[in-house]
Amino acid sequence: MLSIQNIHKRFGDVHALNNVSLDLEPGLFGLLGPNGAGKSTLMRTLATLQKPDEGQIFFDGQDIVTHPDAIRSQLGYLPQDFGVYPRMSALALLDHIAILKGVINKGEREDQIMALLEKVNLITHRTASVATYSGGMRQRFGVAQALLGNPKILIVDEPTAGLDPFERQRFLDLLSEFGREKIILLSTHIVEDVRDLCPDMAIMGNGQIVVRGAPESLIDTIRGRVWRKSVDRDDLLTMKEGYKFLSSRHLKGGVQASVLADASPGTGFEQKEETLEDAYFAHLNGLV
Ligand SMILES: Nc1ncnc2c1ncn2[C@@H]1O[C@H](COP(=O)(O)OP(=O)(O)OP(=O)(O)O)[C@@H](O)[C@H]1O
Repeated sequence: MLSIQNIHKRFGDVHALNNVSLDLEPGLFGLLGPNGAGKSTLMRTLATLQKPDEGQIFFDGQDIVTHPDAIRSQLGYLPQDFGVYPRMSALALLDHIAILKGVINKGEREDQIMALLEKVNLITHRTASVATYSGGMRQRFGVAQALLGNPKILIVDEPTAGLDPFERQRFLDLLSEFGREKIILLSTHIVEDVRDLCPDMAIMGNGQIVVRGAPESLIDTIRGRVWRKSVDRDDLLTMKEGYKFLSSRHLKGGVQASVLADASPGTGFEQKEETLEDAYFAHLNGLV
């Protein structure tokens, strides 16, 4: 349904998107990558806010680079920095956005807005100014505005950053509810968000898709090969140089380092259960 083919985007010397190709079907798709990987650039390009320098994007067979209108009416976008709100009530703001999205009929608009406010659990706060909402409420409002007009594609860029665990879960539940019928592209650097929610995912680094697959299949690529050891802080550099280093975690004054190896890498190492986070570092650092 959404086919991204060999797209490139450069900002001066920065190759923000370097030959990115992805085919997406309805369902939740997780895009995982560190800061600067190119996730937001990809999202903005899909949202037709900027054009790629090269490459094509097709939605239902139509080229959206040359015909952005083909996707705009089918697209809901919650950008990373959806943070400036006028002092308007949620109701008034949604009404305004719905008109901009072409939901002209007043009755239809009211029905959609009330149904969405119900879904995102803001119905009792609908007359309050959105500027007074908490972070979690704002993100849920963001989903409601993105879903106005019933788009077939929903793009959400790092939506859970800054949310407390309860609000984060509530937000993710909301996304998974819509994932059955829409293409939902969720960009994040929070590994658990993808692991818990997305049947399909990709890891992005340096403007490229490093690997794509189901979370479980990515974990399979490192199964039985993750080892950990408690080390002194000072030994960390040696670990990083001498092993296929995955990550380190500070624990009660010490450091626990994880490495990738086919067999025990030496004394003091114990095998640990592999996680999506381990797979993420293994692929991102070119260890598999
Ligand atoms: N408008 C721009 N002008 C110049 N450089 C840009 C612009 N937009 C993005 N970049 C650069 O492109 C690269 C990719 O940035 P992008 O924001 O897409 O990464 P990201 O994966 O979304 O990271 P983050 O999680 O920090 O948002 C970075 O090096 C960034 O500095």
